[in-house]
Amino acid sequence: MPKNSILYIDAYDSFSNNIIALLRDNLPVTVESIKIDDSRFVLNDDVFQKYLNNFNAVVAGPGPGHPANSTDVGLIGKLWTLPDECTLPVLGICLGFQNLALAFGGDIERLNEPRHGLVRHLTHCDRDIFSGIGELDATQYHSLHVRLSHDIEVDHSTDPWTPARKCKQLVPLAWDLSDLNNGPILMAAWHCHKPFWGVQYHPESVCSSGGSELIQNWWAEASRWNAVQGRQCDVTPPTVSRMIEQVTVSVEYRAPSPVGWRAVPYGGKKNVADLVNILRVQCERAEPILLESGVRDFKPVNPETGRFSIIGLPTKDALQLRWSTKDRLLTLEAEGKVVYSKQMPISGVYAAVESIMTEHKASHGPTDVPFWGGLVGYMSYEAGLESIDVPPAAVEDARPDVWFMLVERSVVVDHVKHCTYIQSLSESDEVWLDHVVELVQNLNSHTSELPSSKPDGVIISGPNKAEYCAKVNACQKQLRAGESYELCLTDQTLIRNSAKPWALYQRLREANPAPFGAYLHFADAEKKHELDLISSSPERFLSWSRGGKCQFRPIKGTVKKEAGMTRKKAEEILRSEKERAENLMIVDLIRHDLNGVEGVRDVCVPKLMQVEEYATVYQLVSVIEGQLDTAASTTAALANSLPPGSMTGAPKKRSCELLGAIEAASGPRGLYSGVLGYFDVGGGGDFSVIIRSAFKWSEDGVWTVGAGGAVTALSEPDAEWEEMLAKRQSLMDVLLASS
Ligand SMILES: C=C(O[C@@H]1C=C(C(=O)O)C=C[C@H]1O)C(=O)O
Ligand SMILES: NC(=O)CC[C@H](N)C(=O)O
Repeated sequence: MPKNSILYIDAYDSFSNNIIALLRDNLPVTVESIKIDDSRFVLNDDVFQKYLNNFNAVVAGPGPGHPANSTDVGLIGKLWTLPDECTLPVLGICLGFQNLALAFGGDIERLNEPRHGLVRHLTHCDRDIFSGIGELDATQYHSLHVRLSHDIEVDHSTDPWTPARKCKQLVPLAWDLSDLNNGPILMAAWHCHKPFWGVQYHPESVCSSGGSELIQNWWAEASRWNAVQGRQCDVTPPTVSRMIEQVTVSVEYRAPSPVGWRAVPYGGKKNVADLVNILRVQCERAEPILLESGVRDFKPVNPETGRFSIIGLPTKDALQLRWSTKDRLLTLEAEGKVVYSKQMPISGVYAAVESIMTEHKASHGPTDVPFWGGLVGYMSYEAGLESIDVPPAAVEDARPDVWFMLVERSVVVDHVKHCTYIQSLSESDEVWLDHVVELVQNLNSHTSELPSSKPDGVIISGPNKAEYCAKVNACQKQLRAGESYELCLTDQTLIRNSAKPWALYQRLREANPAPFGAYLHFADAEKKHELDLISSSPERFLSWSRGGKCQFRPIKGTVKKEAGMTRKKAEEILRSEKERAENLMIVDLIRHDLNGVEGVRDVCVPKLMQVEEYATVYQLVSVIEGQLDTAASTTAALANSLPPGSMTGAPKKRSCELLGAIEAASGPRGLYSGVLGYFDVGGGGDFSVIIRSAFKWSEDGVWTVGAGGAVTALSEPDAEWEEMLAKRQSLMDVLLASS
């Protein structure tokens, strides 16, 4: 157990946990993290100063906003003027660095062009915290910068490493001299009398080099200063508590049971939609749930994420779990009756899911198959907002923001090994299993005919170009002010179409086969809420194996397939700085989300920015993985990372607040931007991001199609508008189709 301890002060950034991981991985320390507005300290300097005595050093983190704004920096602002006996070594990163410079005479100015997710080669002094670092690539996430009125900022003639006349105490340590538009940008400095260092760039980013060396150099400098001062820390502080509260939900206990299953070959030209049609009668008046891996020419469109199609066959009596942001009521329904109902925060929902999954834990299912049975359903964007403490848009109805159904009987198709698995969690379900084996065996090859859909789709409302472009501009205004690094702007189109949802889904799967196709119809026992959803999402949000290996696959970067667009051209566009910057920000954000899960190990990025091809678009995809140990930590991984970073932008909390205001007129995003998938009774799970989808509440009878894209400082409003249209196209084709 290391005796050394570092305090990390978090300015609500979406990269903080990456910095904490960098510290833990490189130094013999424990790290305690507090927020800039920690209520124990904001109004109580004495208590804060005493608390600081617990630590060898402090890292003042990055964040949204302006370093001169006390609500943006909070406790960080107190570090520079502590009485001598309380002063301790500090490393300021980005916002923390800007606040340090401001405190000692530097000016803060806006960059001519914000630098978000851009990687630059820096010029450094090769001493102090940069000693021995060599070539240095640095990821930048900033709109503002420090100006010392240093001569180098005017012409390049003077020595860049001596302090400017105006700020004699701040010694430059690194510069970005690569930017013609912005001129030289100060990238690091230290205070020549106090133990304060700062860097403008993000050493913890996956694309920065030299992060470990920088942190080790800083620690050596900080330790030397502490030794010279004879400064000693008081005690080892307590570790941070877990995010999920323990909420006990009493559900009947059942011993773990073996899964009953059969395997039948799935050869020829069989079609999953036909399989659903013949299995529909097995659901006793409920609808089958389909999580489909799309195929083209009988091959999965993406075998990495889309190998299996899952048909859940719930009965109308199946256990349901619902929760709404409106009344915060967690409701469990079983056998058509409400068996539990209590108001609780979203953390209670995760606890209830954990408890249901523990109760239904099963074993001995087919090892290849990721789903043996379990909870299938969704969590809305607004349910995600609850976990980051952002108020959701006001709504009239308490519609379920979380809705899961327990699936005890299922049929799963393996599109790679051409095998169908028929599975049941109920004991002695042999007769049913054998019956379904027979049905599947008799399934004819490719008999499916697309049901005709009436040409009655009508757009009721939707975005218009001028307004959408104005919203892009509103986003960019915030980006230039340093309030956000990237904002995923979205809008909604409402369409009336009275065709059967299943018929519409069948068209969608033909038009846009996707690794996360989905069709579901959920209804509560009283039919107060009834929901249809059709999805052709290309994007995995989060999956975890039964062994606890988890994977995020954010998509960021989109090129529309149009006349003349080839994969090669798309790759060129997606290699551009703008597209890579968009993707990099989300990769770092997801690393942060995952690094924040207690007990996670080996967080890594095995794939960075690869191009994937879909029916209407090319996409840039990255993969972030890590190892989790217990069932509780897999649920925590989900709890920690909603709403999906690819649908918010970074930093997540501030970005969601800003988007809430910019998108206010469209109301809640609802299921769009949420996640859909399952918790498997064997211990695994898989959730997609709900995009390229449409959903409909029966009360309204109107389909909602959300679409949008990431806005950065480099975006052009017209191109953003076109991108949004491209993303909703496949749904528009289906919902407005005339046959
Ligand atoms: C916002 C959407 O998509 C998201 C935004 C993307 C982008 O900005 O390139 C790509 C995939 C999704 O994460 C959408 O499909 O509506
Ligand atoms: N990453 C950061 O800390 C950003 C700091 C500040 N908000 C800026 O945009 O310059």
